[in-house]
Amino acid sequence: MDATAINDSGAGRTAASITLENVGKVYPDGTVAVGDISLEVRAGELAVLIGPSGCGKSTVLRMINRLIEPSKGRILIDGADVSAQDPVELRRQIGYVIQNVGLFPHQSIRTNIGTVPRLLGWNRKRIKDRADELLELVGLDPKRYGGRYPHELSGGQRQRVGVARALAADPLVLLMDEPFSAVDPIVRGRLQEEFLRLQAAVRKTIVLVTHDIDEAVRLGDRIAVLAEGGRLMQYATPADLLSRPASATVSEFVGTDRGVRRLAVTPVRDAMRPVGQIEEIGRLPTVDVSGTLYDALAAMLTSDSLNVVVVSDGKPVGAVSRSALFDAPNAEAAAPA
Ligand SMILES: Nc1ncnc2c1ncn2[C@@H]1O[C@H](COP(=O)(O)OP(=O)(O)OP(=O)(O)O)[C@@H](O)[C@H]1O
Repeated sequence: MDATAINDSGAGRTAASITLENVGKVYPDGTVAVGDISLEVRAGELAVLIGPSGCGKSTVLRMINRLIEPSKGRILIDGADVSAQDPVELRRQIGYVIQNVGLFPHQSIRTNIGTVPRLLGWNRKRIKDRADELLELVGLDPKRYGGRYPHELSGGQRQRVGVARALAADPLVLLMDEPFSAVDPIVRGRLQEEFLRLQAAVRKTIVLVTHDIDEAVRLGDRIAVLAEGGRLMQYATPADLLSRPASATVSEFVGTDRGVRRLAVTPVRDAMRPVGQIEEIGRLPTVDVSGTLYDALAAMLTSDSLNVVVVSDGKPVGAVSRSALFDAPNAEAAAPA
């Protein structure tokens, strides 16, 4: 096995695929934390691990960066088996964000962000420039916050610094263990929103652990639902998971209001019909073609309208009726997998 494969394949790339092949973990006391999981996270995708407490989510995450060694199976990053990599070297190439961030309390924000670049031997100017660039990227003014200490920041700001630190050496992979759960719901929503924008810009391969199905649906390109004993119940896109739960267990887990959640992940274009069939187009509310059925429903409800016009660059490209909103999920549910 080529122990430098991640380095080599990483040249000029921003993300790497992650493959789990029949991965399992039994702790020394006999606890089966992870049964037998196989799944692939494509380069640049965000996969969410979700499931009840103790179902093995963190164990899966920590096997990827070798904080925990699997009892069986293989984990590959861009095709290279992580067990052939030096663990310390490997972890420098994998960003890791945990719930309470774990910033070093006696180091400034800039120094915290520079942790891995320092280990990699970058010079001081390059580290400072990178830290400032990342602070900007996560929405914190470097002049104002760079010299502060962690206790001088709010919980949400510390969380942003945690993300900045994980991105500092431009890793191909980012592992996030309940990164937004330590902040209140309003801040969490804002952080999730910012994080989606950040991910659109950096396009890392991310594995994120959460308890929160709304967070999973909002952030995930794919969601892996785990059950006790680390069994993989389903691995699917949010839309598929909500419209075609693979079992009663998954269905129960994703919740009864999944119909509404499903609107939030279905593109408006899926329910669109030609605009010609609608009269008095100018008086109808509009929704951008990049929006979801949830956006369309919100526009209808606030203007008390049964139709909404879909626009692209301000020009009408189609229309959606209120009944079509609820037909679309059914139509997809009936479609072959
Ligand atoms: N070092 C250990 N020795 C024995 N059992 C362990 C060890 N670490 C974790 N476990 C057990 O393995 C199982 C999976 O733990 P893990 O932390 O991966 O779950 P989780 O899904 O991340 O849980 P939570 O959502 O509560 O954080 C649990 O039953 C846990 O008690």
